[in-house]
Amino acid sequence: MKKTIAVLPGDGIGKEVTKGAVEVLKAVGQCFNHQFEFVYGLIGGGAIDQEGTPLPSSTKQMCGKADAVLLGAVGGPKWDSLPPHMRPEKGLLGLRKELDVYANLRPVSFYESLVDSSPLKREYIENVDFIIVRELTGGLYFGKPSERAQHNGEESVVDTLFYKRHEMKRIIKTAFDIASIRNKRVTSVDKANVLESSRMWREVAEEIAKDYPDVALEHMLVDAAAMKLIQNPKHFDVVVTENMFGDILSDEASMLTGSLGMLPSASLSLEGPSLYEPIHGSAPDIAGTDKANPIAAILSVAMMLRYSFQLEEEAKHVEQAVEQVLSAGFRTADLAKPGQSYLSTTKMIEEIIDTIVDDAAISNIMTAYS
Ligand SMILES: NC(=O)C1=CN([C@@H]2O[C@H](COP(=O)(O)OP(=O)(O)OC[C@H]3O[C@@H](n4cnc5c(N)ncnc54)[C@H](O)[C@@H]3O)[C@@H](O)[C@H]2O)C=CC1
Ligand SMILES: CC(C)CC(=O)C(=O)O
Ligand SMILES: [Mg+2]
Repeated sequence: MKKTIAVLPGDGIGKEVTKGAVEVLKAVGQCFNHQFEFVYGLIGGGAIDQEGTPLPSSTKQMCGKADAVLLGAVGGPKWDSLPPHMRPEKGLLGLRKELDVYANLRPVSFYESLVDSSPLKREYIENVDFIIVRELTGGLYFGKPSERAQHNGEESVVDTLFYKRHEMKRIIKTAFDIASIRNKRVTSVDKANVLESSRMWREVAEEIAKDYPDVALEHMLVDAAAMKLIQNPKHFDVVVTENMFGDILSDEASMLTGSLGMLPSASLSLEGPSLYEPIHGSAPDIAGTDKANPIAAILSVAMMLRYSFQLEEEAKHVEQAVEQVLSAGFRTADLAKPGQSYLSTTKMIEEIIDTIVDDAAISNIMTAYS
């Protein structure tokens, strides 16, 4: 199989973890005889520095033509005081819109070997397994107006939460489709006691639910959902929600696994290339120290193999290699307990790749003799 992957490392630790994710894809390509070709582009702060814009048109074109897009993260203090349209984050939001990747899937899984890395007790997190389906191309992050103005002589500001009905329908339908092949429960998270947009969201969810008689739908207010994620995370199977609510809840949920550096994501569109990225940001506090956890980026590559290339066996291979390395006791700094030794980003990437290569060799031998 031959595939072209557009790689946008971005800023800060985005560069460090993306390097690992690309190396993993190269190893998978070699072990399983696939041709992955990589083309590189600028986005975010680096693009502002070199091209004067956070999303150069060359990047958009390159991504549009690729079979899948891999992104690290954007942003950093260097660009924080730029005007809104010039911020690195605008580049990422613009790319998501350009590719129309409305369905952001953020799976939250339990790792037995990381039980001590989570701030929560074992009985709360054991066997947690749910997925957040976050609307990614509408809502509060895209509504207009979004600006400051003078109102009766006083500085004022507005952000707009805007959705068309079809945008709600398609993301909620995606959640139901996913629930149909999981545990058949959808939790739709909103703020319907206050927001009109949430009341429409509920209406749409009820409508879609009629087409899925074997999937149970519940509604939950976002503040209660934030609490329930800690009190009883096992309650959840598929969580579907608006862009900003999903952004916030998924960072919270990452702590159930032990670290923000553990959660991957896939952003899918109805057609065209999908976008794969860890859920974390550019982590300026640790950028350049070789301390970042590359696992979220590497697991994002597993999602790419599964969803964009239909390479389920290869995807599982990568996921199993991550589990094996963690079970063997290897940790990055974010996962280590106080006083426990840990690996650098570079060494963690090496461990995972060695495991992928060794496991593939064993499975090839077994196939040859079976
Ligand atoms: N998808 C993206 O490109 C995102 C970009 N950002 C941007 O990133 C910049 C920093 O934002 P923050 O609020 O600090 O969020 P962040 O996600 O970059 O970091 C939050 C905390 O988690 C830690 N962390 C994050 N990823 C980690 C990893 N892989 N391994 C170990 N520790 C990790 C960081 O060191 C930091 O202490 C901002 O400019 C923000 O806009 C934030 C979130 C997502
Ligand atoms: C630019 C931000 C919306 C990125 C972010 O925090 C995310 O997608 O999780
Ligand atoms: Mg976020």
